[in-house]
Amino acid sequence: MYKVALFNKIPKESQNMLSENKYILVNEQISEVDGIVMRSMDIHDMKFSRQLKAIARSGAGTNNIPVERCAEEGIVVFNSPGANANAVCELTFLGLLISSRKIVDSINWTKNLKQDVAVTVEKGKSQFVGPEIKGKTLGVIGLGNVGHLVANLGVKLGMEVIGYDPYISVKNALSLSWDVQYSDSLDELYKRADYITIHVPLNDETRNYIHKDNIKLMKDGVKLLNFARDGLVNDNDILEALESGKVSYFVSDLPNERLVGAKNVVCIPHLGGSTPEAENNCAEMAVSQLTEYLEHGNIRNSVNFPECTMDRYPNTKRIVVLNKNIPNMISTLTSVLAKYNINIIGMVNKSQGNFACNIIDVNGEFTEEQVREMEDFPGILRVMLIN
Ligand SMILES: NC(=O)c1ccc[n+]([C@@H]2O[C@H](COP(=O)([O-])OP(=O)(O)OC[C@H]3O[C@@H](n4cnc5c(N)ncnc54)[C@H](O)[C@@H]3O)[C@@H](O)[C@H]2O)c1
Ligand SMILES: O=C(O)CC[C@@H](O)C(=O)O
Repeated sequence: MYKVALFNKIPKESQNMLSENKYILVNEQISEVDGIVMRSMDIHDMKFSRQLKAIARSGAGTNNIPVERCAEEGIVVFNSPGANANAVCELTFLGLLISSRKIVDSINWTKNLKQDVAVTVEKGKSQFVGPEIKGKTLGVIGLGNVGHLVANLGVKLGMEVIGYDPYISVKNALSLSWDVQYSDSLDELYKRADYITIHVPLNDETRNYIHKDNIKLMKDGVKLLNFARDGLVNDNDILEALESGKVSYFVSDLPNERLVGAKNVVCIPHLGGSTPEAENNCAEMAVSQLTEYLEHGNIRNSVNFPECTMDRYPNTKRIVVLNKNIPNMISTLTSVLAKYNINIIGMVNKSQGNFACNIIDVNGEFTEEQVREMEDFPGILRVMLIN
């Protein structure tokens, strides 16, 4: 039996994928669990037990998880790339229209009308006039699963779209409309865009991505959207730019104390991925990746270990080894197997950055004691035996 902890709200349909005869589900418990399925809860300060083998993030961003520490502890972290991208794309366009047509202010104004509503509406509506988005220029920073959909939809809605992403994947580049102007100059994007939307992960490279120096380059009255992460846009600098009118509107799906209630800021309570479709897609993907790893050792969509899968050879035991990407690891593994006269039937080794994974199908009696012996070698992070 595997014990899996659920953090945050995970849809029942996905919980049901964890069959009762193989899985025990517990809520927000960290001790002695084999896996965790979670969403946005911050677990940086948590201590993990040696039993924890994998964390599956139902969603895209993993900045709430200590991904590097997990790798060092032999814990595979998965995410659900693309599974909520359409939901975020749709809400981003709502944000775009909100920023253009003063929708939120106008709704709030209308809510307070008590009498002569039709007359007052016609008299007062001119204060909420705002431009159409057709024909305007949209700058999209980050052309990943969300960003490339946003760029393509902008084109469909008649916008000129400039996209910037120095690390764009081949898959997303191929899915990008020919009409999206791909730029390798952020400055050009800042100078030309009437609307700028950011869709990059939060990490040490991207923190404070938008700050006073690049805001200076933007058009006067530019509208800015953040449906990615708090921390990408420098709070002080954006609030100053809103005050001066340099930025006319800021729509954020990631509110914080500084932004809530600030002038010309519209905050949405992190609803980008909050549709039943996206929640189900993400949780289904997270759960199936977790079970595939715990039961078969296959790694798909991990953010700290390489993609590593192998079809199971019949009548074998499977050994899964996570190790540092350093010399002599394979010879170490095979020497332990040779010592116990274990025959390798199939093997795959993949590395990425500082970490690597091996899947080895063997015949012969490989035991938990021998697993521990393998695990004791420097550089070996975890060994899992799957019968
Ligand atoms: N509001 C929400 O509910 C919600 C939902 C999904 C994702 N997100 C956030 O949005 C981010 C993007 O989501 P996604 O699904 O498109 O992720 P993704 O990983 O598919 O795409 C991220 C893109 O950013 C690019 N990138 C990385 N560093 C960059 C840089 N310095 N400059 C420009 N581009 C850079 C990458 O090459 C990649 O193409 C996630 O990391 C997550 O934090 C928020
Ligand atoms: O879990 C959520 O509700 C939001 C997820 C979203 O921020 C993501 O990074 O995919």
